[in-house]
This record gives sequence, C-alpha cells and structure tokens, in this order.
Amino acid sequence: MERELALEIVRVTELAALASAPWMGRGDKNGADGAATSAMRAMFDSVSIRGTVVIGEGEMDEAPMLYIGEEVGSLNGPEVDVAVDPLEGTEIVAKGLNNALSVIAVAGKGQLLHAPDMYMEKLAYGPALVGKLSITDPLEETLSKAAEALNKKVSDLTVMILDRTRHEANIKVLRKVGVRIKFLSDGDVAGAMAPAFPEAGIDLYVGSGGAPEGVLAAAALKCLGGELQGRLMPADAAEYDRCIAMGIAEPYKVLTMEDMVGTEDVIFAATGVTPGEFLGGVRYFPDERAETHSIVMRAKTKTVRFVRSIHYLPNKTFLQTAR
Ligand SMILES: O=P(O)(O)OC[C@H]1O[C@](O)(COP(=O)(O)O)[C@@H](O)[C@@H]1O
Repeated sequence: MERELALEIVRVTELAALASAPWMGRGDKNGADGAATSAMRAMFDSVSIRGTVVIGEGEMDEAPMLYIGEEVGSLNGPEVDVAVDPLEGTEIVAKGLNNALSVIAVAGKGQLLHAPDMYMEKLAYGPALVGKLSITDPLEETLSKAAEALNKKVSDLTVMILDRTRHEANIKVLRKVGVRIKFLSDGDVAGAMAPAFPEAGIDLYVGSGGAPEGVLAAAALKCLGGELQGRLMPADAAEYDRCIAMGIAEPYKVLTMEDMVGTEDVIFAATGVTPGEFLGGVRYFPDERAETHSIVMRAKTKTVRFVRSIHYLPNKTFLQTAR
C-alpha cells in the first residue's frame, strides 16, 4: 500500500477527531462517539480502497455504521481489511481527560485478526525490548528482564496500566518491586503505543483491555518497531464459543504480532482528540480554525510521520451539519 493511501487515511482520522472534539467534557460519551463515527464513515467514501471492516463499531444489527463486515472505501483501490475506532476513549472525551484518539489500521485482505469483543491480557513495549520478554512469565520476572535489557534499575522503570479493580494483583506486584506506575483512566491503544515513544517516558504497558484495541495497538507497534503480546480472556463459555466461531481455534493461546497483524503491508493512523502521551489534542484558534495532531505510518517503510494540520472549519461541510 502506498504513501498516498496513508495520507488519505489520516484525513479520515482528522475529521473524526474534529467531529468529536466539541463534545469534550459534556458527559455524553455516546454523543461524542456518534459524531466521530458518522464523520469517519462519511470520509471513507473518498478513500481509494475496497475495504471490509474487520474491527468496527459492532455487529451489523447493533451498529448502523462501520459495523463488522461493512464495505468501505471508494471501491477502486486495493482489497484490504480495515480496523477502526472512530473514538478510542469515549469516556475520556465525556470527562475531558487525556489520551482519546481517532484510529484506523488498514492491512492486506485477511491479515488482521478478527478480535472478538472481550478482554485481552496485553504486554507491550518498544523496540529495545523486542524478543526479550514473554507474557507467560510472572510479572515480577518480566519487570526484572525489562530492567536488565534497558540497563535500568527496576525502580527506575515506568509501567502503564489501566486503573481498574481487576488489576489489583498486578498493581500489588508493581508496588512491591517498586516501579513507577502511570495509571490510565481509559484509552489503552495510546497506552500500549506509549512505550515506543522515548519521550513518553513509559517502559512497559501491562494489564487487560479490549481485544479489538489490542489489534489496533499491535498494528501501530508493527510500524513503530515495538511489540504487543496478547492473550484473549473469554469470561465465560459463551465468550469462549464466540472465539471458536470467529475462527480462533485456541482461545487461550498467546497471540503474537504475526497472529494479530500478519503482514508488513499495514498502515496505521491516529489523530489526538484530547492531549495524550505522544499526540496533542484538538485545539481551537480564532477565525474558525482548529489544529489537529496525528501520526501516520507504514510498517513496510517504517516511516513515522507526525502531521500537524490547521483546518479552516467553515470548509468542512460535513462538520457544519454535524455540530
Ligand atoms: O473500561 P474497561 O472495561 O476496562 O475496558 C477497557 C477498554 O476501554 C477503553 O479504555 C475505552 O474504550 P471505549 O472507547 O470503547 O470507551 C479501551 O481503551 C480499553 O481497551
């Protein structure tokens, strides 16, 4: 997939971010999500792909737009799998917190794991730790291996984790060994990507979050030279059966990068809605202008582009009707 396509895709995340940004702090996560989703869906019509949504807003009967299986794109480009999260961090925007993103990953057909909507245990890190860690190790051992590989004291590691009661046991271990902890309120795509940005100051991402978000973060880390290891966590027999029905024959097996993103032919784009670890949020200027910060990258070339755009809002016809 070509560079031009990457630029077409980042225009889609930009518009979705611009559509949801006005909802910041309004306490309405569905309103924010709906605005991002309709903007993203409308923009897809101009993207030169024959895409099928494999990670989206839900099943056809529960999501009117960007549902799993929906065909998107102008239908005159390459045949691709599309993973979207128009607003990753709905609650973040509702509460005006950090790390909300609008996200898209595009890969060759059949190359993205069709992740069921359930939790996934995750271990994510940047290039310096690739090949050095295993999600099957006890957390304490992972921390000491990471410290050794990074040539740091364990107490100098910074570990990111979602602030959830289900992480009580992990947090106990993190505190016992004495690492610094950065808690996330929500938004673990940004959380899992953060260790790949040295300026973010995060060494490791651990804990469980959504499985679809895991695949999106894996696509990003493939472009950034980092890694995410995952393990699905079916909560009951119904979720286990759902994995089987979706073609995941061994639901408890460790999912490698290759299992989640089976190609170098992947494009990842994200635009910040609220400020985060590596992207600024949408900011409004006088004269009806707004600024967005995005990242867009291709695994094949490993080029990482940070795109700062100033938009003249009256020209965004779609936004005028949506606001
Ligand atoms: O809030 P939970 O149940 O712990 O789920 C964690 C998941 O929710 C999020 O924090 C936010 O997801 P939404 O954008 O769908 O609200 C994800 O980043 C994360 O993977």
